[in-house]
Amino acid sequence: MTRIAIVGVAGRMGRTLVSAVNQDDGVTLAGGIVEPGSSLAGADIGELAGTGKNGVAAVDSLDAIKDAFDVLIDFTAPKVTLANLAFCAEHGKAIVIGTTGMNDDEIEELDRYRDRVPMVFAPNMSVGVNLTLKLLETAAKALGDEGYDIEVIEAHHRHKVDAPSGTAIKMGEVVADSLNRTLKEHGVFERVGQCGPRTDKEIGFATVRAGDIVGEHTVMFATEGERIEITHKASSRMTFARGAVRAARWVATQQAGRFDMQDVLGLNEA
Ligand SMILES: NC(=O)C1=CN([C@@H]2O[C@H](COP(=O)(O)OP(=O)(O)OC[C@H]3O[C@@H](n4cnc5c(N)ncnc54)[C@H](OP(=O)(O)O)[C@@H]3O)[C@@H](O)[C@H]2O)C=CC1
Ligand SMILES: O=C(O)C1=N[C@H](C(=O)O)C[C@H](O)C1
Repeated sequence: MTRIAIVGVAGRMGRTLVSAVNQDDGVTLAGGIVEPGSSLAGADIGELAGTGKNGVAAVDSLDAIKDAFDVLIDFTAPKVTLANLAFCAEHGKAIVIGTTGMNDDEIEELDRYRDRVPMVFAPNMSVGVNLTLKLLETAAKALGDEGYDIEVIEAHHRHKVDAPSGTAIKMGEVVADSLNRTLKEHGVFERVGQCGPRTDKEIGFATVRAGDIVGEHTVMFATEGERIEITHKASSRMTFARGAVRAARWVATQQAGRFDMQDVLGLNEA
């Protein structure tokens, strides 16, 4: 039985993760961590998540539960995640990271732990998005050099703090890699004013933030006379949470290394 602790347990994903852990017979909920000094420390995490009292009290430091868990699931913010990764390296824990919005330096720092920590790091834990990444590879290889313009459009709830979403960037990277392009050279993240016509090879990004949208991503391949759109729409955070719990079970059996959801789902072998 894999013992899981959830950091950011009072957040949107944290609360959904409590439900997902409760519904999975292969894992047990060993702890939940809230921000240091939070008034929620001591609260029952089942009650916090709205799933009913479960007798596990939220703590405000990982140290307080360091012997109680095997895998940490972290959906928080870049700096918080990197501090937790250092903790996992020091204490021999595995980690599942869903946090998005890391800059290049932060990703480099995360990568330095690959030899010391078994980690799954993925901007989207849903099965559907990870299958979509495969479809995008096929579409990009078939269309990208045949005069089709490629645009990535994403929509999320009004509370989201990073843009474009981690998933949109990943989709752009998959398309770019398939066409021997890079987002550094070909990604266009803003168009405003007299910005001129699009260039052939650019990969454009557009962002919507509104209401309670859980997460929607479309990659458009458009040319004279036709347009193909590959779309994924999440209607519940449970799809991400179930994927994260599946990743936790999987990573608990791995040696140190940096893995993604394609590894967890066996899609890299396909
Ligand atoms: N990979 C995937 O499949 C998915 C990734 N995400 C990503 O997950 C992240 C979180 O999203 P979401 O749940 O919506 O955000 P929320 O803001 O709802 O949750 C983040 C939580 O982390 C808490 N937190 C902040 N600092 C600490 C700390 N030092 N220790 C413990 N807890 C802390 C926050 O507490 P407080 O509010 O008190 O600051 C908050 O409760 C984002 O980066 C998002 O993009 C989201 C969905 C799916
Ligand atoms: O913040 C969110 O909510 C989500 N973030 C992830 C991202 O940035 O791609 C995944 C999902 O779309 C929800």
